[in-house]
Amino acid sequence: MQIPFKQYGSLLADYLKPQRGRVIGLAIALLSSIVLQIINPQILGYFIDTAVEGGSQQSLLGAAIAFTAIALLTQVFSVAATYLGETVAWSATNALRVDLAAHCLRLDLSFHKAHTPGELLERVDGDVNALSRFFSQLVIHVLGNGILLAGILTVLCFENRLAGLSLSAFAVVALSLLLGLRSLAISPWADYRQISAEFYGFIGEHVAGREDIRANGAVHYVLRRFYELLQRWLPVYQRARFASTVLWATSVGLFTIGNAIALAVSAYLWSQNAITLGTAYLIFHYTNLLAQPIERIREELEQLQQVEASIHRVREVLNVQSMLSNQGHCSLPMGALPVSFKQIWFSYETSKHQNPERAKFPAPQNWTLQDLSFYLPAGQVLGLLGRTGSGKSTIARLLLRLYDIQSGQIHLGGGAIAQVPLSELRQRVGLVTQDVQLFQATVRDNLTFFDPQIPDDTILQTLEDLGLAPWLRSLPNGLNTHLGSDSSGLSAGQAQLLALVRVFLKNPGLVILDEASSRLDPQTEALIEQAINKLLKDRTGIIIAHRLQTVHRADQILILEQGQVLEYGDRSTLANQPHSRFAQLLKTGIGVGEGG
Ligand SMILES: Nc1ncnc2c1ncn2[C@@H]1O[C@H](COP(=O)(O)OP(=O)(O)OP(=O)(O)O)[C@@H](O)[C@H]1O
Repeated sequence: MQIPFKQYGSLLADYLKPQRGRVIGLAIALLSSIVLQIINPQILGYFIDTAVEGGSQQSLLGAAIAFTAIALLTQVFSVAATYLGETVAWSATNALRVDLAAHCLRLDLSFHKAHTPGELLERVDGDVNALSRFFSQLVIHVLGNGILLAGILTVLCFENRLAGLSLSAFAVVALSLLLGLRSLAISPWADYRQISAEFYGFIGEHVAGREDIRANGAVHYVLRRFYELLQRWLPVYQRARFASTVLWATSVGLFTIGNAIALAVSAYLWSQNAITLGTAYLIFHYTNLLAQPIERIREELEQLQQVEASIHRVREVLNVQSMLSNQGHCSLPMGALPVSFKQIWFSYETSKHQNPERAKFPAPQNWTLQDLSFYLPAGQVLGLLGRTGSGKSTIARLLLRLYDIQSGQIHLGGGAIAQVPLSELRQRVGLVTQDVQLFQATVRDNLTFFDPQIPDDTILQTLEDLGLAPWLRSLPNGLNTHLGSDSSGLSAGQAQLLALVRVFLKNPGLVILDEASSRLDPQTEALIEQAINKLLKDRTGIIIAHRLQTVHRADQILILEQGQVLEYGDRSTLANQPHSRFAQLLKTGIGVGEGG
């Protein structure tokens, strides 16, 4: 996988530009510490030569003080570089993480269907984490260590040409060998990251479904798959570590050879009286110092391989475009919104046909809604009935534009739904599903969806209007009651109540209620009934009914079967037609989901 150079540049520019000052500070701190690392051995060399020649104590003391001061200053610059590097890395990765999370949230549901939550977690967190070094250090370290390497070799050439040339040759050979071997570790580490993504995907998916797993006795099956994954993971990790160890051992071996060359050259030159003892020390010291930039350059370039894979995956996600266009600029009228479905064809599956026009049309058996039409005037209520899987919830998803249709026209408030900006649409259409999503937060935040603009008075008034004030008083800390991860003891009915208040606070023009099929206690059920009546007043409503008694408030009835209209009409007219399906359902009193 080769990423064009431009992509690295644009990523760095996007995320480092806002912290220009810090990046410049980081570069200064790193370069200063490099220069000081080259200067300090010179002082030590001078100290040795002065001591051997029996120089004055004052010179020796001066050299010792200068050496200590420079060593201290080097540490100060190192600390500053580490601090700035970490700050730059965290700020840049956090900004990227936010962008990535916001992008994923904007994508349509088909994207989320294709990627497990754990996999997305690994993208948004794992891959972005891997990029932190890239932002803070990679470029500066490669450049900085390149300069350090060139500096050391230049100083060595000045000290003694033979030593300089032989160690330059050594540096070239060592660097090429280490860079050549670098590819050894690339593929094992790519395998490692792949299996780690799979592992977190597996964990995320199964933690979310833990209740079902336990209830259905699938714990052993899940644990077996868990162990299987771990069993696959270990050898992959061992291979990757082994490759890295081979690289490490090679570099240790190489630097031992480097030291041997330095010692041999120094010994030879000293025996020829060509250098002083101080210079011999300098050659040895600089050779040792060579190890650091060579190692760092190798490490950074190895890191670049992992970074490359992470950038590639992050880009892949960022390049996914939502299938839902959000170009519309038409506003919805205030008040209750009329709804019209005209010859709607919809499928969750889009075929992989090469021709984009034909790709829109899946195989006939895959249509979820087929040629569906109905018109619901503003302020009226539609009761939606049908067997499980007949397409009722799909209608709700289409009205919120979680998916787009393949053919037909959906109008809301008199205009095409696709022309309404998504944020406005989702503000004006309220949906209460059976599966109420609650957050680990206070009741207030759960009701307002963390919108601090909604004052407590409005919330309390809404609860009062809906007849829920006594319910609120029954909570230990009222609006400040904290709900835990498992909704902290809220019953299904109470969760439904919360969801109704949430929708009420949005003041939508269309309310869609996916009725809870679970049995509620009579008291909660009465509260919910009362809340629903208030919620539907002066609003258009669609009730996905699982029990026949709930459709008594509907003006129209639509019975779906396999995505097609089985029966549609005015509720009282249908109820009075003895042969209508609705009248038969009323007569037998069989639940909609069971009877059909
Ligand atoms: N995200 C999805 N991807 C693919 N197919 C889906 C998806 N959601 C639903 N379906 C399929 O579409 C069909 C209609 O589903 P839908 O949820 O609309 O039914 P429903 O009438 O609301 O059922 P229920 O009463 O059980 O909620 C079903 O066959 C279902 O398997």
